[in-house]
Amino acid sequence: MIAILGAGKMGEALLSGVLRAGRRPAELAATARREERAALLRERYGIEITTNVAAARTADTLVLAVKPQDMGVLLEEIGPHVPPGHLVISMAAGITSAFIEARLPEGVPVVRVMSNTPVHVDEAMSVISAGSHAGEEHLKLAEELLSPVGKVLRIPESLQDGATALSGSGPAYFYYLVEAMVDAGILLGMPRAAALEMVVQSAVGAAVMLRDSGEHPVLLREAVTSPGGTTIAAIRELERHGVRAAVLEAIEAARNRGRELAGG
Ligand SMILES: NC(=O)C1=CN([C@@H]2O[C@H](COP(=O)(O)OP(=O)(O)OC[C@H]3O[C@@H](n4cnc5c(N)ncnc54)[C@H](OP(=O)(O)O)[C@@H]3O)[C@@H](O)[C@H]2O)C=CC1
Ligand SMILES: O=C(O)[C@@H]1CCC=N1
Repeated sequence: MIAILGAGKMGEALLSGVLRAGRRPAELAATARREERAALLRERYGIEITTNVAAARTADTLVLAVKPQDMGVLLEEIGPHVPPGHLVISMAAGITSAFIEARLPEGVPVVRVMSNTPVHVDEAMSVISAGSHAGEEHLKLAEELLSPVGKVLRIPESLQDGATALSGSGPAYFYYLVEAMVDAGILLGMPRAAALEMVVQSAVGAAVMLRDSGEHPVLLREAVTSPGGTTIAAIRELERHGVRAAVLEAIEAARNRGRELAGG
């Protein structure tokens, strides 16, 4: 059985993805902090909603999906009840496998995961790293769980905070850019709905080309940028405002914030 502890936004998205991929509701359980949340999950997915301790005792894969700030309390509650040999998968930003291992019985394997919200549409980017007691079989179990909802990549744990900043938060940067572009459409006098449709379809088209054409993003951008044309006029302004440097610094700041979260 797989139990998702703290089925909020990410936990629920994973839960629904795993069910879409064909697992039976009887193979899954989840926990929630509030009864109304528990009732909603029970009704929506027909799965068992249980307590953290009961889940820790019985599920052979435990997925920890609470906020980093709630991880210490959750681990204190479940730590003594996790049998050795059961797998613990953490989805939390910043929290290291060593932090988790120190709060579990000796030898419990831990896999650290950073996924992102496109789990909802089976287009997640999930990166996984083995803790010190996790081996190939545990990474394979994590891959089996996550591959139905998107891509999975193995990385050293030292890169997890960077991956959190890049792909964990990544969708937010694209949404932010879309918002800003829609505002530009408003500035140019477009109706909001039309601006949104133009920007979203441009984003989808660009994303599919990035994924499927095999071309480097620089070449794709150059193909749009005609000599003396419109695109280069926009690019000049983006460069003048230091947008590339802002992106570098923003993602570094997200990585640094992940490191801070590890400290509690
Ligand atoms: N949102 C995102 O884009 C991403 C998030 N993450 C990571 O995923 C994790 C979850 O984030 P997200 O889903 O956004 O957060 P949510 O707050 O939506 O989900 C966490 C859930 O855990 C519940 N909870 C907290 N403590 C307990 C407990 N002791 N027992 C049972 N349930 C508990 C919360 O209850 P309550 O509803 O009462 O608060 C909440 O429903 C975080 O660690 C985050 O770093 C990773 C990648 C992307
Ligand atoms: O903002 C956050 O902390 C979480 C982690 C990655 C995406 N959202």
